[in-house]
Amino acid sequence: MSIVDVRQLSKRYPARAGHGPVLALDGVELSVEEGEIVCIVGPSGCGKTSLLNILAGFEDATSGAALFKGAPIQGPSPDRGVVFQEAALFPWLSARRNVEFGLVEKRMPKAERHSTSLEYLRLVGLEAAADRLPAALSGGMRQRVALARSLANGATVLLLDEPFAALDAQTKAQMHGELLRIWETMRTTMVLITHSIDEAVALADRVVVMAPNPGRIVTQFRIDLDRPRDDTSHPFNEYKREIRQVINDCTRSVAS
Ligand SMILES: Nc1ncnc2c1ncn2[C@@H]1O[C@H](COP(=O)(O)OP(=O)(O)OP(=O)(O)O)[C@@H](O)[C@H]1O
Repeated sequence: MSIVDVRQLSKRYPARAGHGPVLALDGVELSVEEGEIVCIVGPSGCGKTSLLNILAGFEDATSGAALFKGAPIQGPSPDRGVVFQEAALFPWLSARRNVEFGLVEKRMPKAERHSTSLEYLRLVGLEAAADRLPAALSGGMRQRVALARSLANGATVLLLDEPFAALDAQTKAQMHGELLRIWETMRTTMVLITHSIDEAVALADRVVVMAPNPGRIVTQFRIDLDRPRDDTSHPFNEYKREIRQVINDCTRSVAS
């Protein structure tokens, strides 16, 4: 069953100083199944962030529909947790209090809040760091706190905007393992934007390729590989090659 549905979605930004209007999304159609990991790739400016922002409820579409569980998305909701490239944590609050923040707003009783935040910090392997401030955590640990916070707040879909782009290669690989471990436990639906074809093939059930001018979906690849995936294997590299080819073709046609 699909949990996110995008129907004939378009987004037009009005002209700004020195720029004409931009058709950032044009007739985008996408359904995401419950429990599916969908990675969105494509060259800069193809509308990836615009699409994610509409799913997050941060921006409105110009036309078409974005549905969550069949209902129009009308603003942000804890059901749809968003994780950015830099974990947007409150620097003055400990990891645990960051995770608890939304639970305080929901008026969850203190003892339950405490056990819920620890449960999710345990899920991301950070129980021992619960009392540390964000400044005392590594970039990867901060991203894990951000994931724990979204999940503790009841996210049934995670919208991840280049969540690992700022991390070094080794931490990034660790985070891929971590994300898949969380997914195996929770089966949370994920829509993840990335510039990395490697990352997309490592994580996704389905890779959606977008192209710019106007922003649109050009093709999709179902990644039919068991997990954990071996990034040195022939089929893994075949997927990478095919996806890169599509992206190169659209970049060339835009340039010409
Ligand atoms: N607020 C805005 N006002 C005007 N134009 C915008 C705005 N936000 C995005 N755009 C334009 O819309 C198009 C799509 O942008 P978007 O950020 O969604 O693409 P992207 O694929 O996420 O790019 P990148 O990979 O560089 O982050 C681009 O041409 C961009 O300049």
